[in-house]
Amino acid sequence: MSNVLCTIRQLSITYGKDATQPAALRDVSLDLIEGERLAIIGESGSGKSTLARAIAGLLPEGTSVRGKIDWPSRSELPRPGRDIGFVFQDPTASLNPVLPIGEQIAEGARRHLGIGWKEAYEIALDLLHRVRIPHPEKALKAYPHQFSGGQRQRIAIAAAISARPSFLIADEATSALDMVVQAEIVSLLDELVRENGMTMLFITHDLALASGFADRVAIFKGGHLVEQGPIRTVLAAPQTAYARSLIANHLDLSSPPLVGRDTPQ
Ligand SMILES: Nc1ncnc2c1ncn2[C@@H]1O[C@H](COP(=O)(O)OP(=O)(O)OP(=O)(O)O)[C@@H](O)[C@H]1O
Repeated sequence: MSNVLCTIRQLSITYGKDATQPAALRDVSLDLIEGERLAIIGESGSGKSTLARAIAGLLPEGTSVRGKIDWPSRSELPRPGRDIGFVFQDPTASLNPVLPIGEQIAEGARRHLGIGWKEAYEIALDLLHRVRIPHPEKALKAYPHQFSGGQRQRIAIAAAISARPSFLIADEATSALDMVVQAEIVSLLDELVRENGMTMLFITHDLALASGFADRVAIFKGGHLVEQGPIRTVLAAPQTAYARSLIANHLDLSSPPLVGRDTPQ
């Protein structure tokens, strides 16, 4: 687990051309390691989604970008949708309300894997099983509104990985869900990422949620990367006052993480 997937160096990002606009990210340097689960933690507006958009090449036109993002093991930039899958906070925004969910999941596989609809629907069916949607055969033909919020997020996850991306970005993917469903979705993501050997960027404001799941953590504040390291090291011995306060305020270290780890150290 030591190949570097992506190197980010001195990355500064300002939206729009207005030089007086505060930077959304300032001088961020960070490596993403192949196969790892990296949690990006920070309060609202700290630059987490901006980092994800920059990595995925999805910043809006006119954004000023300084610094470098390199993919050392790739000959071309990863393609969003094909090489990078996304799961967002609100599954209703990523699912089309008037298309059956089977078609929506199959479409990613068909378009990006160069296969026909029949094979793509087989992938969709398999994914509906894997994300544990009840009666998957029937569910293929159902519409998003026929599912619960947690189920819709499972369907959005299936759609995000149907083209078999090697890198998955989950941006506040569980924030809109209640705690029990949050833990289920995190556990599902954990399972899928392990099974598919994906690298994952897990963006959240919830350190407790990330603590049982991520390998490493990067903590952002006001566009700065204030601390990064293996999650256990950061939790046990935070180096900055900000990380210490986050841990003190948001994480009761005496309680077990929401998702169990199989390899206690
Ligand atoms: N498209 C945009 N145009 C202008 N400013 C933006 C845009 N997107 C984000 N910003 C600004 O950039 C800063 C960082 O925003 P960003 O969405 O990256 O933070 P975040 O940590 O992901 O926040 P949240 O947890 O609320 O999603 C904020 O000040 C935000 O207002």
